[in-house]
Amino acid sequence: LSTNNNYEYIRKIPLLNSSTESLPSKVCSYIEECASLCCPKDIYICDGSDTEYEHLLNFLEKNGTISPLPKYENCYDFNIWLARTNPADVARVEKRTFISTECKRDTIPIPREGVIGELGNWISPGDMDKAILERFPGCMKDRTMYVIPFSMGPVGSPFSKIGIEITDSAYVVCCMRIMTRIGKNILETLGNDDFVKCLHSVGVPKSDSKVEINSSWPCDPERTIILHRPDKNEIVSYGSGYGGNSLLGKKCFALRIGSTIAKNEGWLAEHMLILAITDPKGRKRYITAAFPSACGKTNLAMLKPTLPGYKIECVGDDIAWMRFDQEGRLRAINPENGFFGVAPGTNCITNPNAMKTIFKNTIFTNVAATSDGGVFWEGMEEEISDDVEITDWRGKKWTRGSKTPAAHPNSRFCTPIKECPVIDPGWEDPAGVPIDVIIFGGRRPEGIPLVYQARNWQHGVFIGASMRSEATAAAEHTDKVIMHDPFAMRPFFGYNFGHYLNHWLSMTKVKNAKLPAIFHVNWFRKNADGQYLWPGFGDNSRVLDWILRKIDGENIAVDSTVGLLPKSESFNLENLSKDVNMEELFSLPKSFWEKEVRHLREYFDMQVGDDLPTDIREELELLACNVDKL
Ligand SMILES: O=C(O)CSc1cccnc1C(=O)O
Ligand SMILES: [Mn+2]
Repeated sequence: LSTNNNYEYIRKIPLLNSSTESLPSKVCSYIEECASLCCPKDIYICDGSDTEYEHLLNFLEKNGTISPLPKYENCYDFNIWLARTNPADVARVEKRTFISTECKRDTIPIPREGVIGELGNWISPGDMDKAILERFPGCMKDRTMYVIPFSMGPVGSPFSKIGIEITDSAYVVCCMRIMTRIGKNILETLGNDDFVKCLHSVGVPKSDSKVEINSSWPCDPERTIILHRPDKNEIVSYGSGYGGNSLLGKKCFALRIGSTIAKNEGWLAEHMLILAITDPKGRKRYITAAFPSACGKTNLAMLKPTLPGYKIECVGDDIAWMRFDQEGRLRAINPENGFFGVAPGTNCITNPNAMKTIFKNTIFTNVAATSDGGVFWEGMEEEISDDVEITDWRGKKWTRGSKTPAAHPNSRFCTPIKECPVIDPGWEDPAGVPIDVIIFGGRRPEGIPLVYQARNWQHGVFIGASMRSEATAAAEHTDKVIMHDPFAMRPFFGYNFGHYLNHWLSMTKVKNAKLPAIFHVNWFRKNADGQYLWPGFGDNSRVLDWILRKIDGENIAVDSTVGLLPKSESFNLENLSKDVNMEELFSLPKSFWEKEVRHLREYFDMQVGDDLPTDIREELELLACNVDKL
């Protein structure tokens, strides 16, 4: 991107609501670079005001991108909207997501000869520039260029980082207002400091594009590309208007660029929920948990415990930025300001608090609509009357029992965190909240016990590195293959996974570090008949109860092949909603674990190779040795 500081483009193009004099010079230069490349008809600097939001929603409604949902009282006052995308633009596109570094190995470990790398995609700086110049010149012709100053994290917190997203999508502005902190005050906080540069365009399809054009959701799926340049703190995204591809504060900034900043500055940017749990004695602790996409982070973050005397409050459901403070306590913030949660499967049983959160100030995307002016998705069958008619996410009439889903499996609600009835009072504490426990988990139907604890930090890092889970709809996958998803970060690493592991291992060297205890959970184990062995949902509070009692020193665990397992009878199963075969739930079948060790050894050898830290190799060999003794 050229730097043209006499702002000839900004002077030529109407700056609708600002002036170059009122903007920090680095912001002006960035706008100039982007305007000279994209050639918009005008430029609008977002201020985050309610008036602005109303104008943008009005614009989106007029061009058919969103429609109101009158079933919910005062839908206009409460700003509840339904957006439908082009069916070709419905999820993150991992194959088109790249990290650019001079040296390829800074981005990804070199996979073994002939093996397709699964730990991210590298692109050379030259090819990144070429990809930009093939797509962006003039792409914003006849469109407004929106400039979104935003903060990831509470404005002014020492944890927080500022970005500027430039986009031609009013939908992105509306969602970024919900998901991040946006507005002119961010520019005052920024001053003349550096910021993360985020350029986005929904693109303009070529004349020979095969994709059906939908004027209310412009996109260019055939040429979509999401590019990151960590050494310049730059993100460039083209062709998709949806979710993690376009709301650049989320996955692109808070995880991919965020993880590289965190490595350089000595902290951790992770794909984790943050929750507060208060036990019956009134002691409050904070827990983070990394589960792969669509594996229940939002459900756990807002859990309604079935165990009496417990309370769970939400700090965040998807991203945690964590650093050790002067006293050696690991403190975390949720850098986001909203939830962008999976709608299907959310109902008053699975997540009652989510259902109390999402019907105010929310933009739903690709859920189904009902004839009484509401929304519907798979899992809501008991929550709508039988006589309402349903229109599916594509805008077609949908009949109950249809083979195709009414709502897209990756359909989302986008809602301000402040709407959550169980939001933790400390969720915006600029110093972050103190973390006592880190949990890794996944969707594993076989062989993995309900919960076990790592013997120490290094063993915990190995457990995180070994995470596998059934694939979900969050990114193009549909079959139930068990995928490796280390730290639930596989699609979001900003740099070489082997270096990431070393960075985690290096936390033991932090002065006075009070390292949190690390656990692994699996709510999804099934018996031979395919039934879930554990009721899950509110009863997962029993697992958290065991974890807290364990870190409080109760003698309720016994070492095992995989780590510290609960002693029998140490779980609180009082009034459990169903009979549970605890023996099967915690069994460690030798054949399964021999296979698991083989998968891990193959994965580490083929995908990580020489970049695998020795400590992790040693943990794998210790596990293999223990499995042999089963
Ligand atoms: O970004 C999308 O299109 C869906 S993916 C997503 C959205 C919110 C939170 N997490 C994820 C994810 O894939 O982890
Ligand atoms: Mn996520």
